[in-house]
Amino acid sequence: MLFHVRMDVQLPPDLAPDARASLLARERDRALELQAAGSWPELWRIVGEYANFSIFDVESNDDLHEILSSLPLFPYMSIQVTPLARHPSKLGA
Ligand SMILES: O=C(O)CC1=CCC(=O)O1
Repeated sequence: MLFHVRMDVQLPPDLAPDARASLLARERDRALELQAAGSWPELWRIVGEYANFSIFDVESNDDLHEILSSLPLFPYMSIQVTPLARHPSKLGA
């Protein structure tokens, strides 16, 4: 199942620099792990925003929720999920 996900990051302004660096490093490691596993095939920065558009390829809604809530940045993100279906006019569909 494919999902389009928008993540908007809002870090606490008073987060200590060390804690911020550690949090972002853990988020990056988890993102790389999920990309390598094929669960997170697309990750794009939204120009001019601390936000991304992502595509997740997972087995179920529950799997997506588990993945998203496992992200170290999860407590600091607003997340919007849109389930995707194949479009009949897509070349090769
Ligand atoms: O920077 C972001 O948009 C949040 C994020 C997702 C994966 C990652 O490494 O950072």
